[in-house]
Amino acid sequence: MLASALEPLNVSRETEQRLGVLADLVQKWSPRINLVARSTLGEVESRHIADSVQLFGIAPEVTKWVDLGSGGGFPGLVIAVLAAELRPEMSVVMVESDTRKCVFLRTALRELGVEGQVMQSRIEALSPLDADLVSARALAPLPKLLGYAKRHMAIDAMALFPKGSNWQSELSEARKSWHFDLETHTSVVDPSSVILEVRELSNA
Ligand SMILES: C[S@@+](CC[C@H](N)C(=O)[O-])C[C@H]1O[C@@H](n2cnc3c(N)ncnc32)[C@H](O)[C@@H]1O
Repeated sequence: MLASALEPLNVSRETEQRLGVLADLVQKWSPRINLVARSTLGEVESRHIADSVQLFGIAPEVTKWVDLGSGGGFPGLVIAVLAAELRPEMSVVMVESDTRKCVFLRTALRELGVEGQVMQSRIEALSPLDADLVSARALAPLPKLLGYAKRHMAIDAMALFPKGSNWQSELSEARKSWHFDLETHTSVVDPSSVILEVRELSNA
């Protein structure tokens, strides 16, 4: 699964190895600080990393990528690893409120040898970050997520949200309070899941 997600990006052996190191780090730290569900610990590469890689494949070239609620680094750390090779000029910012997860994110950046900024804060308490692209995975239902994202999106920015099989009901709910243009991408990890690409976001 990871190999097929990476294939269109044509990354180097070094980048593949870094993603392997990331998987090892998540597996090592997760039992102590709960980075991914215990039931998915054996699927860090095939599920969590592959899911994150596909966001990079969808994204246009941007200057500033902000990942909200990064947790164990999905997608933020994966984006930072890919950007180190493919878009070294792009800045990657991860916002996370949990202290131990922020320690993990900073440690992982250092051990992976890639650039990235970790901001320990609640999303709604931070001054607007003016991102060109906002991502968030497994953070909140879409109506709430759009509020989080809107705060940090620059004019003309876009957002990418991986969503599970109940995405259509979240979408109907979100349409009651938000206007936006939407493109959906079927997930390579799970055909019932999607990545929502949101543009032109405004309050209804
Ligand atoms: C379910 S985890 C998902 C983590 C990661 N994105 C993933 O897909 O594995 C949600 C993360 O968002 C963080 N979080 C939740 N609400 C937040 C908020 N308002 N501000 C900052 N971080 C938040 C939590 O601490 C947690 O690490």
